[in-house]
Amino acid sequence: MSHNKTIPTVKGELLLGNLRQMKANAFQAFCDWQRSYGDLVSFRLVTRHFYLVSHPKLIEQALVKQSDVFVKMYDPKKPTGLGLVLGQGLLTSRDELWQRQRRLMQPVFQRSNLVALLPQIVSAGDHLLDRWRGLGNDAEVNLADEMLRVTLEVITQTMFSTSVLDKVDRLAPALDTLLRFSAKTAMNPLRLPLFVPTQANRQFKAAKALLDGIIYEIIEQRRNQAEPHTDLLEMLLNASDDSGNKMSDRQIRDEVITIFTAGHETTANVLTWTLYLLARHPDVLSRLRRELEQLPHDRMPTSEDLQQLVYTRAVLNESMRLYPPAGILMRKIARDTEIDGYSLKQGRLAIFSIYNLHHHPDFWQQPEQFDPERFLNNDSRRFVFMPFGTGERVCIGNHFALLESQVLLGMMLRHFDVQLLSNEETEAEMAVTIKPKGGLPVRLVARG
Ligand code: HEM
Repeated sequence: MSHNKTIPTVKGELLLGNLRQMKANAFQAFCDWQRSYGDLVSFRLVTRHFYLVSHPKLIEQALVKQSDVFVKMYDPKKPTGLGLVLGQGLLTSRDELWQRQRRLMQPVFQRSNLVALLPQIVSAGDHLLDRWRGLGNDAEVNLADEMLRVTLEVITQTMFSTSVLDKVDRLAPALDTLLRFSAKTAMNPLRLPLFVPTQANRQFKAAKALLDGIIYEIIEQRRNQAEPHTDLLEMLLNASDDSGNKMSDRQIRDEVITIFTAGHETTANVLTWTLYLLARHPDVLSRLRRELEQLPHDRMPTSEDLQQLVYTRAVLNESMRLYPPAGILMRKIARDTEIDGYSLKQGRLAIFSIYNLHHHPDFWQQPEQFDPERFLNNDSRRFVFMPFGTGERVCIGNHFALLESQVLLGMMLRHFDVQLLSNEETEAEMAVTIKPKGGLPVRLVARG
């Protein structure tokens, strides 16, 4: 093995390093740096050093072959970023705790188990369609907001059934405040610690107290109820490990918030981008509608019905290739190591760009073109296409997301035409997820 390959460093300012470029537009910066410097580059935010990785071979070597070296960077004793909000849920925990939780929760998220939640998904879809009909003919809406609304209802209904909708109305805005704060502070080493009473810190603490209060109240209520429910909360409360141990209230709180957070904005973005792309590609839309017409009109779709939707999956995949909802993954390097002959230093953070990978000209023909056909052959796309991540930390909710996206897409396309209000190409923005900058204004036209 050679240790002498040099990793290019992105040019920056003497003190701040690349902080200003990142703050201006992190998403754009990552794309530009790959193009200008290559598939492995190093950059610096003040005193903190990072690597940006955009090549399948490097990703496999790091996230699959050295998952013990490239670890989640959340420290429960000094929580930062998402860890501040999610505590030690599945997304942010590590080592034995994560392993135990993953084993405990895996069965809940199996495709066969999730089918039980289909009625809740369809009911949220029905509410959306009723709302759209209520807006009158040719209503103009921001599609990104509409998709957030419906996926929030799906995760709420599938998590808690309908028993606590009044409480959940307060939960969503509090969670939003927390996530914005965590995204802003995650990579900024100049952030003041939480005990400093800045306005942002005070708002964060108030929102967290509100959110925790609501969740603990819901858990307590449910523990005291005798009648069974078909929802994720019930499944989490009943989940037990090999020795029969169940989760504590604290762990349930962390997992509930984690699933809420990981499970709705991501799916909302997939649906928004997919409808955007379909509006710009009428030929794809017609073919997709023909396939979706096969879904039963008079009963709940079954898992087998959904398995048949080969073209729908190709469309969703191509949409997630162009606009991967989670544009990057981040890991801390636990000890000095090497990938493909490059030496990487302990303590630095590695950013794996799913976005760069999905647009890499070495692996995709005409990468900027929307072409679902490319997903209809059986080519291997391991480590080149990974909207749900890879390795042991791969998304646990991938079946949930696909089930939900297929059902909601089918319902919306059957009853409405979604027309874009602007012919301009919509710009993507990286917040916590990759979303359309400034939302997506559309006209909703009911179909006869
Ligand atoms: C299209 C929608 C979705 C996308 C693109 C997506 C993407 C991802 C990605 C990339 C990861 C890996 C993060 C990492 O390695 O650091 C992840 C993890 C995770 N996702 Fe998703 N996700 C989606 C939907 C969902 C849904 C619907 C749920 C739950 C209902 C969910 C729950 C989770 C959880 C709990 C993890 C952490 C898994 C672990 O570390 O063991 N996700 N997701």
